[in-house]
Amino acid sequence: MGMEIKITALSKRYAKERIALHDINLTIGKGLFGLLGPNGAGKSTLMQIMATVMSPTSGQVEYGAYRIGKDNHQIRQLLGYMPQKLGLYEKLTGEEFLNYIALLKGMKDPVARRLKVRELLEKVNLGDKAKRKIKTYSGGMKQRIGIAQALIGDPQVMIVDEPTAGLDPKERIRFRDLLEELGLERTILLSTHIVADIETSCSGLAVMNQGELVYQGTIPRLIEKVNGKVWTGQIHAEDVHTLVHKSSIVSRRRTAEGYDIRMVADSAPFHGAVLAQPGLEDAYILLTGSGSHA
Ligand SMILES: Nc1ncnc2c1ncn2[C@@H]1O[C@H](COP(=O)(O)OP(=O)(O)OP(=O)(O)O)[C@@H](O)[C@H]1O
Repeated sequence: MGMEIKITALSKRYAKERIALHDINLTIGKGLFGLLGPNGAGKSTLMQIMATVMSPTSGQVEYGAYRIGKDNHQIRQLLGYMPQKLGLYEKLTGEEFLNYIALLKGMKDPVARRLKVRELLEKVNLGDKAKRKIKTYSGGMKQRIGIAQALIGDPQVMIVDEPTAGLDPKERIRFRDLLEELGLERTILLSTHIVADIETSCSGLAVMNQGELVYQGTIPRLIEKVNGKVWTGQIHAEDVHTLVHKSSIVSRRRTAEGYDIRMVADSAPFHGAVLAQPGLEDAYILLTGSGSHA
C-alpha cells in the first residue's frame, strides 16, 4: 500500500491578494514524509487542498491517475485526513465517536463496524479508554483518537496537520512512534513546525517558508548544507548587541557571565566561537530564519 502524490505548479491566493502558496512542485512517495515550516508558511493550506476540502488558485495534485478537482470522490476514498482543528464530539466516548465516524464513512454492517472500532482503539493504544468520554482525554489521547478516525476505511494516504501541537514530550514521542509504524504500509504526510517531530523518523522531507517550498529531499542532505557553518561559544552579556544576523541564532542560554550561543554563520560570528556538529535544527534555521530565540 501507499502511493505517490505529485504536486505541480500549485498556487493559492486568498482574498486581498494574500499568497499562501506560490508555485509548489513536490513529489511525495511511500512512508512517512515530513512537511516542516514555521507558522503561516502555508502547510495547512497545502494540506486542505490535498485533502480536497479547498480548491487551489492554479496547479495540480495527482494521486496516481487521479487528479484533485476532477476525481475528488475517488481521492477521498483513498485518503485519511486529520485537520489541525479536529471537531471532536466531547460528550461521546472514544468508542461511540469512532462508531459514528465509521457510520458516516459508510460502514453499514454493525458487526464489522464494532470489530473495526475495537481494532483501531487497540492500534492507537486507547483500548482501555474506549468507554470514557472524550472530554476526559489528555491532549495526546485526543490526537490518537483523531488518528484512529482518519484510519477508518484503511486509507492508502494519510494527511496529518500539526498533530503534536500542545503535546508534552512523552506524548509527542509516543505519537511519532505511532505515525512511524503506520508509515510502514502507507503514505503519510505529517506537517509540523517542530524539528524534533521529524528528526529521526521521516523518509523524506519538505521545508516551506512564506508560501514557498525551500527544500525537498532527505534529512542528511539538508544537514550537509550547514556543514562548517554551525558555531557555538560563550559571549558576554554586554556583547550580545554586537551579534549580527540574530535570526540565525539556533539557541541562546543564559549563564553566569553571559550567554551560551549556537548559531549558523559563514564564518566565526563572535570571538571564541568554535565549529559544532550540525543538525537538522541548524539547517532549518538557515532556510527559514525562524530562530526560536532570535
Ligand atoms: N482563509 C484564509 N483567508 C485569508 N488568508 C488565509 C486564510 N487561511 C490562511 N491564510 C493565510 O495564508 C498563509 C498560510 O497559512 P497556513 O495556515 O496555510 O499556514 P501554516 O503553515 O499551516 O501555519 P499554521 O501552523 O499557523 O496554520 C498565512 O499568511 C495565513 O494568514
